[in-house]
Amino acid sequence: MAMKVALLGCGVVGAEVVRLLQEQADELAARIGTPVEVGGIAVRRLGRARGTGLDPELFTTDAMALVTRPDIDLVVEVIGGIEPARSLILAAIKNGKSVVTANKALLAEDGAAIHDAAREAGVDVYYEAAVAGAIPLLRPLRDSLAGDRVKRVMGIVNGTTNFILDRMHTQGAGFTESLEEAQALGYAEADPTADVEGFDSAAKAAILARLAFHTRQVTAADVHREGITGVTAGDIASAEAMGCVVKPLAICQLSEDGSSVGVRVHPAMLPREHPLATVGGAYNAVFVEAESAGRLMFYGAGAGGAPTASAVLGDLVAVARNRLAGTSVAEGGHDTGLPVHPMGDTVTRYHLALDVADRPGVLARVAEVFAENHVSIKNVRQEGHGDDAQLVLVSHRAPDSALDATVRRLRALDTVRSVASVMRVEALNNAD
Ligand SMILES: NC(=O)c1ccc[n+]([C@@H]2O[C@H](COP(=O)([O-])OP(=O)(O)OC[C@H]3O[C@@H](n4cnc5c(N)ncnc54)[C@H](O)[C@@H]3O)[C@@H](O)[C@H]2O)c1
Ligand SMILES: N[C@@H](CCO)C(=O)O
Ligand code: NA
Repeated sequence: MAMKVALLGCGVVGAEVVRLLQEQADELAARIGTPVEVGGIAVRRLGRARGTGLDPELFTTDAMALVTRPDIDLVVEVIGGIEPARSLILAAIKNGKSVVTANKALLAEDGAAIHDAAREAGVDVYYEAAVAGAIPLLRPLRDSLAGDRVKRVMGIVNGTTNFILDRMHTQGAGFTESLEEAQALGYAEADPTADVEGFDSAAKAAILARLAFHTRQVTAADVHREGITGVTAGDIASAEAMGCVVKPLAICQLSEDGSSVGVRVHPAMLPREHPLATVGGAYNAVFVEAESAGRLMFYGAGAGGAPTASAVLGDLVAVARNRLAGTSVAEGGHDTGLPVHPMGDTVTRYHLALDVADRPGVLARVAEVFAENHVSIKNVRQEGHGDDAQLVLVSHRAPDSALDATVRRLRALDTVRSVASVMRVEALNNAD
C-alpha cells in the first residue's frame, strides 16, 4: 500500500519537493519498498496556477484538517516560522504521523518539546534540511558520531553572510553593495536581518549544540550572537595582513573541564590554512572535532530550493522506511543536562588594531593594560609611523570577559586615538 504524504507549504523548498516526488517516484518506491503518494498540499491561497502537474483537488488551505486526516502517513512541513508550524507539527505527531521539517526557527526554540511528543507517540521527526541545507550533517552527528565524544562544532552555516564577506575580501566590495548583490542573486532573505544579524546562524547553532553534546538546554536565545554589519574594510585589510580571512562562524564548544558548553555566532578571523577559510561564495561548511574520529569537514550547498529539497527527500525516505519497519528513532531521550556558560567564560583569542601616536612609552602602556587584565600577548607589530602609527596585537587565549575588559580599557587611554579593529581569531590549534 502507498504511503501518503501531506505537504505543508509550497514555496521555494515545497515546490522542489513536489517536483522531486513526481520525477523520482519510481526510485523512491524502490528505495523505500512501497510507493509514496502526495495526499494533499496545504497552501495559503488557492487558485494560483502552480504548474505542479498535480490534481488541483489536492490543494487545500486547511492545513490542520490535512495533517489530522486518517489516511496521511507522513507530513512534510516547509512553511517555516513558529506558528502555525508548531501547532501543525504537534497535531500531526499526536495523530501518529511521522514528520520531516526544514524549520530551524521552530526546532531551535521548541525542539525538546517536539521530540518529547514524537517519542511519546512513537513517530519520527527528521530535520536534516534545517541546518546547512543539502549537507548531510545532522544525521551524521546524531547517528554516525553517536559512539564518539564531540568536542567542538565550528561552521559557516549562513550562505548570505559568507557570500558578503567573501565579496569584501575578493573584490574589495563594501558591505552594502555585497548585500545588494546577495539579494539580487537570491541568497539573502527578503528582509536580510535574520542573515546579517546572525539570527539564522544562532538557530542553527542551537540545534547543532543540542545534537553534538546531547543536551536539551540550548535554545536560540542562549546563543551569543553578533552579526556581520560591523565588519569594516579595515577589518578585512587587517585580516589579510595576518594571512587570515574573516568568516561568519557558528561555534559550539565543550568547556575545557567538560561541565558546560559555549554556543556563539560572530565573525572571526581564520588563518588561510584552516579548512573553513577556503569555503567561498554562498557555500556552507561545518568542521567537527571528536575525540576518536578527529577532525571532520562537511561541505556543500546550504540553501536553495533543490539542494534543500534533496535533504527533505532523504529524510522522507528514512522516516518512510522506519514506518514500514514499524519502528521510530527517538531523539533527545538522554539529556546530559550540560548548561550553556556565559560568553564571558568562553576562552577566545583577540586581534586588535590600535591607532596610536608613535611615541616612547605607548607600547609599554598598551602592554600594561593587557597585563592588568591577565591577558598574554602572542604577537605585536607596528605599521606606519608618526601620527599614523598602528599597533596590531594578537592575544593568547583568555576568557572573553578579560579580553573585552582589555579593549574597554584601551579605548579609554589617551595614547590610543582609536581602536580600528577588534575581532576574535580562531585557529586550528587551540593550544595557545
Ligand atoms: N529556501 C532555502 O534555501 C532554505 C534552506 C534551508 C531551510 N529552509 C527552510 O525551509 C522552510 C521553507 O522555506 P522556503 O524558502 O520554501 O520559504 P517560502 O516562503 O518560499 O515558502 C513558504 C510557503 O509557505 C506558505 N505558507 C505560509 N503560511 C502557510 C499556512 N498557514 N499554510 C500553508 N502554507 C503556508 C507560504 O505561502 C509560502 O509559499 C523554512 O523553514 C526555511 O527556514 C529554506
Ligand atoms: N538565508 C539562509 C538560507 C538557508 O537557511 C542562508 O543565507 O543561508
Ligand atoms: Na543539512
